[in-house]
Amino acid sequence: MIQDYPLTLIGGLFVLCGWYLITTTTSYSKLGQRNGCQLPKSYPHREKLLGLDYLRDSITARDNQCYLQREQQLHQQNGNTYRSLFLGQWVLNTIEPDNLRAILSTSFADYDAGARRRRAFKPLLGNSIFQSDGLQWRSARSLLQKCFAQARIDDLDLLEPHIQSLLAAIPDNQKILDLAPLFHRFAADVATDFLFGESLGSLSHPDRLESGLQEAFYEAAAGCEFRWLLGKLAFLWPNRAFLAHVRTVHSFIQPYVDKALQIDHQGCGQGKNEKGRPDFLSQLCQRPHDRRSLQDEITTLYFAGADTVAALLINLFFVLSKRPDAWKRVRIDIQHLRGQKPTLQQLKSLRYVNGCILESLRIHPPQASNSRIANKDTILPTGGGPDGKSPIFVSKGTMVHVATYALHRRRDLWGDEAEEFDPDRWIHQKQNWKFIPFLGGPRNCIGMDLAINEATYVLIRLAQEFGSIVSQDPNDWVESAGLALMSKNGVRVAMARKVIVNIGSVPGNTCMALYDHHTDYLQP
Ligand code: HEM
Repeated sequence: MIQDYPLTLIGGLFVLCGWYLITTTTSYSKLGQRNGCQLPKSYPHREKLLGLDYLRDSITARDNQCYLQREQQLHQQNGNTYRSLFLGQWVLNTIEPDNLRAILSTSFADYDAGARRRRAFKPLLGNSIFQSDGLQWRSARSLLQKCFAQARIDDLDLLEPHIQSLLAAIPDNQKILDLAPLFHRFAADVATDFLFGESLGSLSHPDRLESGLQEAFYEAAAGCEFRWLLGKLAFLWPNRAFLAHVRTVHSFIQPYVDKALQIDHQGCGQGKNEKGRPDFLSQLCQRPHDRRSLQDEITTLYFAGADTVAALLINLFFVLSKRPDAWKRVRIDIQHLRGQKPTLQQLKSLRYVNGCILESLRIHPPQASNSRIANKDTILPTGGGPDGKSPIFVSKGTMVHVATYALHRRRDLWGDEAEEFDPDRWIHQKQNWKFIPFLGGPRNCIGMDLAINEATYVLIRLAQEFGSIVSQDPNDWVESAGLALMSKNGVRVAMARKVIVNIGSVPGNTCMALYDHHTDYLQP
């Protein structure tokens, strides 16, 4: 009996494998054949069993800060939809707008955020909304939606005090500075004010978000991204330093968790903070929670709300500092405001300014790639067969990877100047599934309007104040590896509050005048 045991085991395994093969092939033949599905192109792996060559090349590209360019090149070489092996499993890579509509909207229920993401981000974000699927996600989403509906997304007055602190932190004329840490502080101050009803105030008190803490935020997020890249192999990565950064981030979040628990203890349910304003902490308490789950949601909200907006501002100003023509157009666009704060309606009507924001989100999307996992056998409408136009069968458990950076730079969708920063393209451009900086469908970014209002307001107010912004970085934009994509080398610039204009010669004396920044827009 005992001797028969290994044989029984091996026999059982064979039966299981056979059953798996039969069921997957059958479901393919039924669903796939009925819909005329064909296989997409395959990546020409050198190592064909596990696809380790692909993983190794991805890690090298990441280390050399060209991961996104590699994704773009892979699509250029292998088509808009191709499959590649990841640890022996096929992954579908697609940047076809029709497929994106299916994944994110029309067949939304067929896809999850998935276990790979949960594993990778768990040390930092636990089981928050970003990590969850199914019923748990639905309940977190509806709660946050309620919070956003009641919060001050459209209230530009919330932003103005932080703008004043930002302006005060920028040194006077022409000194070289890096705007990146200032944008991080600005975004952190706004996010904490908006979400938790109390601003961090780091622009006026830089010690509250000093460089060590900023580094911890960056490294904790970059570590999660790397864990995602490694998938199930993540346990091989020595993660001591990473965990230390995560602990630093959590201790920063701690006071907000304590505040939430205090609100809860005092008997929340009003959904308002001590200033009588609705905020997230008091709203969050309205869901069953413990310390750990509050920490997960608050950490996620902070990362989602602060890091991404900082990234957008950093990327935008990196480009504008190298494009004096665009800066001038921005200033002309806002000229009629005469230096006054814009209303929300005015903010939304500034065509060139809005074009700048959308262009930045297009060429440097802060969330540069994304993925979903099929939770059942399903179909994607296009990408299969030799011409890449047939539907594709997607078996349950398959990961679909979307390289947003590559999608946003497709020449056939955006024209020959797809790589260029051209805000004017948005005058006629309609937003559709070829532009997904916030994804789309039921699980799109919940903070999209806040993020766009915030970045647009910063651009307007800085353009009202500064006659010029000139890059002091001779290099091109270099990608970073964090949760949000941003210029690795920051934004080194010189900014002039007033424009120096030569007003001609007075006998014996060449006069230069400093024009007031509210009236100088039309000067050369
Ligand atoms: C430029 C700024 C931003 C960008 C580019 C951005 C982008 C995104 C993207 C692409 C997703 C989908 C992630 C996925 O499911 O795979 C997302 C989700 C999310 N974003 Fe944003 N985001 C930004 C700002 C914000 C802000 C300001 C907040 C809140 C204050 C926020 C809160 C969230 C939350 C809570 C989710 C998870 C939604 C869910 O799973 O249902 N985001 N964001």
